[in-house]
Amino acid sequence: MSPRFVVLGPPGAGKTTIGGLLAERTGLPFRDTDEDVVASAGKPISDIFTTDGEPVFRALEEQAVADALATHEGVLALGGGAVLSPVTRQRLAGHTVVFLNVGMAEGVRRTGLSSARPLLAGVSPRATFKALLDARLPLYREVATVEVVTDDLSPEQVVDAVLDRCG
Ligand SMILES: Nc1ncnc2c1ncn2[C@@H]1O[C@H](COP(=O)(O)OP(=O)(O)O)[C@@H](O)[C@H]1O
Ligand SMILES: O=C(O)C1=C[C@@H](OP(=O)(O)O)[C@@H](O)[C@H](O)C1
Ligand SMILES: [Mg+2]
Repeated sequence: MSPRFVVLGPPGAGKTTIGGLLAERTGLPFRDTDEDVVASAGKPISDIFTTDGEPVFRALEEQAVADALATHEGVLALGGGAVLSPVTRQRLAGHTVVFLNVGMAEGVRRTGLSSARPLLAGVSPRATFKALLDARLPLYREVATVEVVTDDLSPEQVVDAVLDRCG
């Protein structure tokens, strides 16, 4: 038992959006580990960061990813920082892992209107986004089996590209 597609990448890459569309197109169920974390903690992600701190969020996320990889058979979207966990990166080996990439300008544009991402809520979202990309790009690429650059693609075009590339 294993997800057909695991979708990862930076915030705003479209993991949640494309994951849902990909599930519709393929007739598979969709799951997003951010939602699993919210359900297990009983509060929004921004509250977990503020009240409990990022390490608590990361521990809940690591467990949510492990559970979903072991039990979910459809499309699985991860949170943007899930790959920071070495044990999660190990667990992703052998899966079909789709890395949705997005550059800083478009990533900031797509996430700019939301206050739901505590990591990008500070004074300089552009600098934060750049630092996040610099730190994480090698990690996304370490675990990905396919990379799709999404900056100039509509969500439907991203789904087409994923299905083309994953056969
Ligand atoms: N390819 C795309 N083109 C334009 N907007 C997009 C695209 N993919 C996602 N979006 C938009 O960007 C925002 C963030 O998308 P989301 O799926 O939540 O990203 P993630 O889960 O990777 O953080 C949403 O408003 C979504 O509609
Ligand atoms: O990049 C990150 O560290 C995070 C990304 C968010 O998910 P999305 O990538 O779906 O926005 C969410 O898991 C949390 O706010 C932390
Ligand atoms: Mg998401």
